[in-house]
Amino acid sequence: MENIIEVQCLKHVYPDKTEVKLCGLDFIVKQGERVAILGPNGAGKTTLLSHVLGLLSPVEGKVEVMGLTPYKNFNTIRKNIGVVFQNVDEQIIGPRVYDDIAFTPRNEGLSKEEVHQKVMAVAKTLKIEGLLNKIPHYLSGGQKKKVALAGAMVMMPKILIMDEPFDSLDPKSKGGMVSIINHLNKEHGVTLVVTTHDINVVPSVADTIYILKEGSIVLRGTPQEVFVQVDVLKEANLEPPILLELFARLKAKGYNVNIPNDLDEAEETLLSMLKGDSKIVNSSS
Ligand SMILES: Nc1ncnc2c1ncn2[C@@H]1O[C@H](COP(=O)(O)OP(=O)(O)OP(=O)(O)O)[C@@H](O)[C@H]1O
Repeated sequence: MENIIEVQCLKHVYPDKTEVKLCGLDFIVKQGERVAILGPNGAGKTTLLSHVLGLLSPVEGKVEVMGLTPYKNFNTIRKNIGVVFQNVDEQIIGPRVYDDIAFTPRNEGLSKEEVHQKVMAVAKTLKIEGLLNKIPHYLSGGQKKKVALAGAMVMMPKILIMDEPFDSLDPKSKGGMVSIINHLNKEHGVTLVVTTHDINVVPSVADTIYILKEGSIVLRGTPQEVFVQVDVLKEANLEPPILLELFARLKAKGYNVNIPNDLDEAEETLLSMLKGDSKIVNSSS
Protein backbone atom coordinates (compact mmCIF):
# COMPACT_ATOMS: atom_id res chain seq x y z
CA MET A 1 0.00 0.00 0.00
CA GLU A 2 1.13 3.49 -0.88
CA ASN A 3 2.05 6.04 1.81
CA ILE A 4 -0.54 8.82 1.72
CA ILE A 5 0.79 10.78 4.75
CA GLU A 6 4.43 11.03 5.88
CA VAL A 7 5.67 13.13 8.79
CA GLN A 8 9.30 13.08 9.96
CA CYS A 9 10.67 14.78 13.06
CA LEU A 10 8.29 17.72 13.08
CA LYS A 11 9.04 20.86 15.05
CA HIS A 12 6.46 23.60 15.45
CA VAL A 13 6.73 26.90 17.29
CA TYR A 14 3.49 28.70 18.13
CA PRO A 15 3.44 32.53 18.12
CA ASP A 16 3.74 32.59 21.93
CA LYS A 17 6.98 30.55 21.51
CA THR A 18 5.47 27.27 22.74
CA GLU A 19 7.56 24.60 21.04
CA VAL A 20 6.10 21.26 19.98
CA LYS A 21 8.51 18.61 18.75
CA LEU A 22 7.43 15.23 17.38
CA CYS A 23 10.50 13.16 16.67
CA GLY A 24 11.14 9.50 17.34
CA LEU A 25 9.26 7.26 14.93
CA ASP A 26 8.03 8.59 11.59
CA PHE A 27 4.28 9.08 11.29
CA ILE A 28 3.25 7.12 8.20
CA VAL A 29 -0.29 6.49 7.01
CA LYS A 30 -0.94 4.15 4.10
CA GLN A 31 -3.81 4.55 1.67
CA GLY A 32 -6.94 2.85 3.02
CA GLU A 33 -5.47 2.44 6.50
CA ARG A 34 -7.27 3.27 9.76
CA VAL A 35 -4.91 5.05 12.13
CA ALA A 36 -5.47 6.20 15.72
CA ILE A 37 -3.20 8.69 17.48
CA LEU A 38 -3.11 8.39 21.26
CA GLY A 39 -1.31 10.44 23.85
CA PRO A 40 -1.84 12.50 26.98
CA ASN A 41 -3.17 16.07 26.97
CA GLY A 42 -0.75 18.46 25.31
CA ALA A 43 1.29 15.69 23.62
CA GLY A 44 0.87 17.32 20.21
CA LYS A 45 -1.93 15.31 18.54
CA THR A 46 -3.89 18.34 17.30
CA THR A 47 -0.66 20.08 16.29
CA LEU A 48 0.28 17.04 14.18
CA LEU A 49 -3.14 17.00 12.50
CA SER A 50 -2.99 20.76 11.83
CA HIS A 51 0.29 20.23 9.95
CA VAL A 52 -1.20 17.39 7.90
CA LEU A 53 -4.09 19.72 7.02
CA GLY A 54 -1.73 22.51 5.99
CA LEU A 55 -3.06 24.87 8.67
CA LEU A 56 0.43 25.21 10.15
CA SER A 57 3.92 25.18 8.67
CA PRO A 58 6.81 23.44 10.43
CA VAL A 59 10.01 25.07 11.59
CA GLU A 60 11.82 21.77 11.03
CA GLY A 61 10.93 18.35 9.66
CA LYS A 62 9.03 16.90 6.73
CA VAL A 63 5.25 16.82 6.28
CA GLU A 64 3.90 15.29 3.07
CA VAL A 65 0.36 14.38 2.07
CA MET A 66 -0.04 12.59 -1.27
CA GLY A 67 3.53 13.65 -2.05
CA LEU A 68 2.71 17.35 -1.54
CA THR A 69 3.66 19.81 1.21
CA PRO A 70 0.29 20.63 2.76
CA TYR A 71 0.77 24.32 3.71
CA LYS A 72 2.16 25.08 0.23
CA ASN A 73 -0.64 23.20 -1.56
CA PHE A 74 -3.48 24.05 0.78
CA ASN A 75 -6.35 23.98 -1.75
CA THR A 76 -5.37 20.65 -3.33
CA ILE A 77 -4.81 19.07 0.06
CA ARG A 78 -8.10 20.28 1.48
CA LYS A 79 -9.99 18.92 -1.53
CA ASN A 80 -8.66 15.50 -0.59
CA ILE A 81 -9.06 15.64 3.18
CA GLY A 82 -12.32 15.83 5.09
CA VAL A 83 -11.93 17.00 8.66
CA VAL A 84 -14.04 16.94 11.80
CA PHE A 85 -12.51 19.21 14.42
CA GLN A 86 -12.67 18.62 18.16
CA ASN A 87 -14.98 21.59 18.61
CA VAL A 88 -17.58 21.01 15.90
CA ASP A 89 -19.42 24.26 16.76
CA GLU A 90 -16.58 26.13 15.05
CA GLN A 91 -17.05 24.31 11.76
CA ILE A 92 -20.84 24.22 11.39
CA ILE A 93 -21.69 27.47 9.65
CA GLY A 94 -24.87 26.99 7.58
CA PRO A 95 -28.19 28.43 8.80
CA ARG A 96 -29.81 25.01 8.31
CA VAL A 97 -28.16 21.59 8.38
CA TYR A 98 -28.85 21.19 4.64
CA ASP A 99 -27.00 24.44 3.81
CA ASP A 100 -24.12 23.50 6.02
CA ILE A 101 -23.59 20.16 4.26
CA ALA A 102 -24.16 21.85 0.87
CA PHE A 103 -21.47 24.49 1.55
CA THR A 104 -18.51 22.77 -0.16
CA PRO A 105 -20.34 21.38 -3.22
CA ARG A 106 -21.95 24.84 -3.78
CA ASN A 107 -18.53 26.44 -3.38
CA GLU A 108 -17.15 24.03 -5.99
CA GLY A 109 -19.75 25.37 -8.41
CA LEU A 110 -21.84 22.20 -8.71
CA SER A 111 -25.35 22.56 -10.12
CA LYS A 112 -28.35 22.71 -7.77
CA GLU A 113 -29.30 19.12 -8.68
CA GLU A 114 -25.76 17.82 -8.15
CA VAL A 115 -25.55 19.57 -4.78
CA HIS A 116 -28.91 18.09 -3.77
CA GLN A 117 -27.88 14.63 -4.86
CA LYS A 118 -24.63 14.82 -2.88
CA VAL A 119 -26.29 16.18 0.27
CA MET A 120 -29.01 13.50 0.18
CA ALA A 121 -26.50 10.71 -0.44
CA VAL A 122 -24.29 11.61 2.52
CA ALA A 123 -27.33 12.28 4.74
CA LYS A 124 -28.61 8.79 3.89
CA THR A 125 -25.24 7.17 4.65
CA LEU A 126 -25.08 8.93 8.03
CA LYS A 127 -28.83 8.47 8.69
CA ILE A 128 -29.44 12.18 9.30
CA GLU A 129 -32.12 12.86 6.65
CA GLY A 130 -34.44 13.90 9.50
CA LEU A 131 -32.07 16.68 10.58
CA LEU A 132 -31.66 18.45 7.23
CA ASN A 133 -34.16 21.22 8.00
CA LYS A 134 -32.95 21.87 11.53
CA ILE A 135 -31.02 24.87 12.81
CA PRO A 136 -27.56 23.47 13.70
CA HIS A 137 -27.31 25.50 16.91
CA TYR A 138 -30.16 23.50 18.47
CA LEU A 139 -28.79 20.04 17.70
CA SER A 140 -27.43 17.73 20.39
CA GLY A 141 -23.66 17.21 20.65
CA GLY A 142 -23.83 13.82 18.92
CA GLN A 143 -26.06 15.16 16.14
CA LYS A 144 -23.64 18.06 15.58
CA LYS A 145 -20.76 15.58 15.21
CA LYS A 146 -22.71 13.70 12.53
CA VAL A 147 -23.54 16.95 10.70
CA ALA A 148 -19.88 18.01 10.79
CA LEU A 149 -18.94 14.55 9.48
CA ALA A 150 -21.52 14.90 6.68
CA GLY A 151 -19.97 18.26 5.71
CA ALA A 152 -16.52 16.65 5.72
CA MET A 153 -17.62 13.66 3.64
CA VAL A 154 -20.03 15.23 1.16
CA MET A 155 -17.38 15.37 -1.60
CA MET A 156 -16.05 11.89 -0.62
CA PRO A 157 -12.44 12.91 0.07
CA LYS A 158 -9.61 10.35 0.10
CA ILE A 159 -8.70 11.01 3.74
CA LEU A 160 -10.89 11.65 6.78
CA ILE A 161 -9.29 13.26 9.82
CA MET A 162 -11.25 13.34 13.08
CA ASP A 163 -10.00 15.00 16.26
CA GLU A 164 -11.72 13.31 19.23
CA PRO A 165 -14.76 11.98 17.30
CA PHE A 166 -16.13 10.05 20.30
CA ASP A 167 -15.88 12.90 22.76
CA SER A 168 -19.20 13.51 24.56
CA LEU A 169 -21.05 10.72 22.69
CA ASP A 170 -23.27 8.32 24.64
CA PRO A 171 -22.56 4.58 24.16
CA LYS A 172 -25.19 4.16 21.41
CA SER A 173 -24.03 7.23 19.47
CA LYS A 174 -20.43 6.10 19.89
CA GLY A 175 -21.29 2.69 18.43
CA GLY A 176 -23.08 4.48 15.57
CA MET A 177 -20.04 6.66 14.91
CA VAL A 178 -17.74 3.61 14.90
CA SER A 179 -20.00 1.86 12.33
CA ILE A 180 -20.20 4.96 10.15
CA ILE A 181 -16.48 5.60 9.94
CA ASN A 182 -15.75 1.91 9.39
CA HIS A 183 -18.37 1.89 6.62
CA LEU A 184 -16.66 4.89 4.95
CA ASN A 185 -13.35 3.04 5.14
CA LYS A 186 -14.61 -0.34 3.93
CA GLU A 187 -17.11 0.70 1.28
CA HIS A 188 -15.51 3.92 0.01
CA GLY A 189 -11.82 3.24 0.71
CA VAL A 190 -11.48 6.36 2.87
CA THR A 191 -8.21 6.55 4.83
CA LEU A 192 -8.96 7.34 8.48
CA VAL A 193 -6.88 9.26 11.00
CA VAL A 194 -8.45 9.78 14.43
CA THR A 195 -7.23 11.08 17.74
CA THR A 196 -8.99 9.85 20.84
CA HIS A 197 -8.71 9.45 24.60
CA ASP A 198 -11.34 6.71 24.41
CA ILE A 199 -8.96 3.80 24.50
CA ASN A 200 -11.58 1.04 24.63
CA VAL A 201 -12.95 2.03 21.24
CA VAL A 202 -9.54 1.98 19.52
CA PRO A 203 -9.35 -1.74 18.58
CA SER A 204 -12.61 -1.36 16.63
CA VAL A 205 -11.53 1.70 14.62
CA ALA A 206 -7.80 1.33 14.05
CA ASP A 207 -5.45 -0.98 12.17
CA THR A 208 -2.46 1.01 13.38
CA ILE A 209 -1.90 3.02 16.55
CA TYR A 210 0.67 5.73 17.21
CA ILE A 211 1.52 6.69 20.79
CA LEU A 212 2.75 10.24 21.42
CA LYS A 213 4.57 11.20 24.57
CA GLU A 214 6.40 14.40 25.52
CA GLY A 215 7.47 15.49 22.06
CA SER A 216 8.07 12.06 20.70
CA ILE A 217 6.29 9.34 18.73
CA VAL A 218 7.23 6.42 20.96
CA LEU A 219 5.25 3.48 19.68
CA ARG A 220 3.59 2.26 16.48
CA GLY A 221 1.80 -1.02 15.88
CA THR A 222 -1.48 -2.87 15.67
CA PRO A 223 -3.78 -2.66 18.72
CA GLN A 224 -2.65 -6.17 19.68
CA GLU A 225 1.02 -5.16 19.50
CA VAL A 226 0.66 -1.80 21.22
CA PHE A 227 -1.76 -2.58 24.01
CA VAL A 228 0.32 -5.40 25.48
CA GLN A 229 3.17 -2.92 26.10
CA VAL A 230 1.60 -1.88 29.36
CA ASP A 231 4.74 -0.17 30.75
CA VAL A 232 5.21 2.12 27.72
CA LEU A 233 1.51 2.98 27.81
CA LYS A 234 1.59 3.83 31.50
CA GLU A 235 4.67 6.03 30.96
CA ALA A 236 2.61 7.88 28.33
CA ASN A 237 -0.20 8.23 30.89
CA LEU A 238 -2.43 5.77 29.00
CA GLU A 239 -4.29 2.72 30.27
CA PRO A 240 -4.65 -0.24 27.89
CA PRO A 241 -8.22 -1.40 27.15
CA ILE A 242 -9.32 -3.67 30.00
CA LEU A 243 -10.11 -6.58 27.68
CA LEU A 244 -6.68 -6.50 26.04
CA GLU A 245 -4.90 -6.11 29.38
CA LEU A 246 -6.74 -9.18 30.72
CA PHE A 247 -5.61 -11.28 27.74
CA ALA A 248 -2.06 -9.89 27.93
CA ARG A 249 -1.95 -11.02 31.58
CA LEU A 250 -3.23 -14.50 30.66
CA LYS A 251 -0.55 -14.69 27.95
CA ALA A 252 2.13 -13.57 30.42
CA LYS A 253 1.00 -16.37 32.74
CA GLY A 254 1.71 -18.87 29.99
CA TYR A 255 -1.77 -19.34 28.48
CA ASN A 256 -1.61 -19.76 24.72
CA VAL A 257 -4.30 -17.17 23.92
CA ASN A 258 -4.45 -14.65 21.08
CA ILE A 259 -5.08 -11.02 22.01
CA PRO A 260 -8.70 -10.48 20.84
CA ASN A 261 -9.79 -7.75 18.44
CA ASP A 262 -13.19 -7.37 20.04
CA LEU A 263 -15.62 -8.72 22.60
CA ASP A 264 -16.83 -11.51 20.29
CA GLU A 265 -13.32 -12.89 19.83
CA ALA A 266 -12.67 -12.63 23.58
CA GLU A 267 -15.90 -14.52 24.32
CA GLU A 268 -15.00 -17.24 21.87
CA THR A 269 -11.54 -17.71 23.42
CA LEU A 270 -12.85 -17.73 26.99
CA LEU A 271 -15.59 -20.23 26.10
CA SER A 272 -12.96 -22.51 24.55
CA MET A 273 -10.90 -22.21 27.74
CA LEU A 274 -13.91 -23.03 29.90
CA LYS A 275 -14.68 -26.04 27.71
CA GLY A 276 -11.07 -27.18 28.28
CA ASP A 277 -9.92 -26.76 24.69
CA SER A 278 -6.53 -28.49 24.57
CA LYS A 279 -4.98 -25.71 22.43
CA ILE A 280 -5.31 -23.18 25.25
CA VAL A 281 -2.98 -24.36 27.96
CA ASN A 282 -1.02 -22.78 30.72
CA SER A 283 2.47 -23.78 29.64
CA SER A 284 3.81 -23.13 33.17
CA SER A 285 1.34 -25.60 34.75
N1 LIG B 1 -2.42 28.09 19.36
C1 LIG B 1 -1.53 27.73 20.27
N2 LIG B 1 -0.71 28.65 20.84
C2 LIG B 1 0.21 28.29 21.77
N3 LIG B 1 0.39 27.02 22.20
C3 LIG B 1 -0.40 26.08 21.67
C4 LIG B 1 -1.40 26.36 20.70
N4 LIG B 1 -2.05 25.21 20.37
C5 LIG B 1 -1.46 24.24 21.10
N5 LIG B 1 -0.48 24.75 21.89
C6 LIG B 1 0.39 24.01 22.80
O1 LIG B 1 1.05 22.97 22.07
C7 LIG B 1 1.14 21.78 22.85
C8 LIG B 1 0.47 20.62 22.12
O2 LIG B 1 -0.92 20.91 22.06
P1 LIG B 1 -1.93 19.99 21.23
O3 LIG B 1 -3.26 20.71 21.23
O4 LIG B 1 -1.34 19.65 19.93
O5 LIG B 1 -1.99 18.69 22.16
P2 LIG B 1 -3.01 17.46 22.13
O6 LIG B 1 -2.18 16.23 22.20
O7 LIG B 1 -3.95 17.59 20.97
O8 LIG B 1 -3.77 17.67 23.52
P3 LIG B 1 -5.28 17.27 23.99
O9 LIG B 1 -5.30 15.79 24.19
O10 LIG B 1 -5.39 18.00 25.27
O11 LIG B 1 -6.25 17.75 22.94
C9 LIG B 1 0.52 22.12 24.20
O12 LIG B 1 1.55 22.47 25.09
C10 LIG B 1 -0.36 23.32 23.91
O13 LIG B 1 -0.48 24.16 25.05
